[in-house]
Amino acid sequence: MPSLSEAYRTHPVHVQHKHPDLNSLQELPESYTWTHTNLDDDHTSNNCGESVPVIDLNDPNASKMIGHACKTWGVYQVVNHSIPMKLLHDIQRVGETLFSLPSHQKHKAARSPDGVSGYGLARISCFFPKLMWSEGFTIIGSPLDHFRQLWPQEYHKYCDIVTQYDETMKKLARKLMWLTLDSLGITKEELKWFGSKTCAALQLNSYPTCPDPDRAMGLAAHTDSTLLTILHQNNISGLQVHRKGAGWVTVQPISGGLVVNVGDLLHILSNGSYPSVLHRVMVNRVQQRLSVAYLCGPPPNVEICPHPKLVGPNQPPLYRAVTWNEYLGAKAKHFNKALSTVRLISGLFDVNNNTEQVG
Ligand SMILES: O=C(O)CCC(=O)C(=O)O
Ligand SMILES: [Fe+2]
Repeated sequence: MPSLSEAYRTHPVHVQHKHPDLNSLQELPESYTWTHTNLDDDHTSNNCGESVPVIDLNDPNASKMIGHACKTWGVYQVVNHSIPMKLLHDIQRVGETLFSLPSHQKHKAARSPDGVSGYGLARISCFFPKLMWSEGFTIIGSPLDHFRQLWPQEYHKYCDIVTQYDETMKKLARKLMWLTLDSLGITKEELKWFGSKTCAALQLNSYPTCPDPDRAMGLAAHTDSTLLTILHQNNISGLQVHRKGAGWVTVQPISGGLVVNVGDLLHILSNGSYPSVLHRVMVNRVQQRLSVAYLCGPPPNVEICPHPKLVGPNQPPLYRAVTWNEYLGAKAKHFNKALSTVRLISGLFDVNNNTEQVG
């Protein structure tokens, strides 16, 4: 069975790796002036007071609330998730320290052209004519080799934090996944592979202060190719999710809160009833924003399909079975149209956050 890194390596995307040191620029270079689409400019939002649901994991109704949030938003924030605040601070500190290293040092840990782990621009950059105002560091498996390049003396300290974060997030991802499945009426016995193993990547993101934020884009609108993504953001806002009728809604950081996104594979597993959320990141002039995304998926070769319990005479399966490995290939080729490439029945679903309607 291929590992997650092999699965990514099989489907390379060609991202320009050399880019200027964003912290040193006084003006927005032409290569960063974002070309806005109709979707980017959907400003229906912000005054209608809608906000992403916040769910207390200690609430006895957590599963129901998660189900409702997944169905109506494809995203929620979770509190009382039992991840220690210290660990959240520690991982944030790893990001702060890493991204504040001199450019030449960070490039020592750059992603290789066909690799996915390491420092570089967002993988989705290759789908856009302009660059995004952000830098990232992806970790799959051990970050040891890269961290040794970055911090020849202290790499152990940073590796330990990543390992601890990874293990702790794995438990939370499992808990959230069970609650989500429960909300769909699926029991542990009915999704055997999930009990055994999941695969994950860790993505550190930095959005430096920007001299002309209105004309720049931190991270372009996308959905995640995961089952679930659990995101820790520092206290600087910038993440927005798209909701039909409301447009772009900012996910306000709450202390200790974690953002949970429905990814494309959960969208498929739920037969379209839990839509993967379209999201993006805006930048600002004043404060650097940092985020740490735990990208959780199935083992790369397990087939994901609409769960049989969610399929019946009146509910045909909307998607064919697909492995994460194969889906990453579709994403690398078709980006935001990847879901429609595995769709069986044409419908009114679009990437802008609707539940499915068969048409
Ligand atoms: O920085 C954020 O808030 C979002 C990051 C994200 O969407 C991703 O890494 O896939
Ligand atoms: Fe994302």
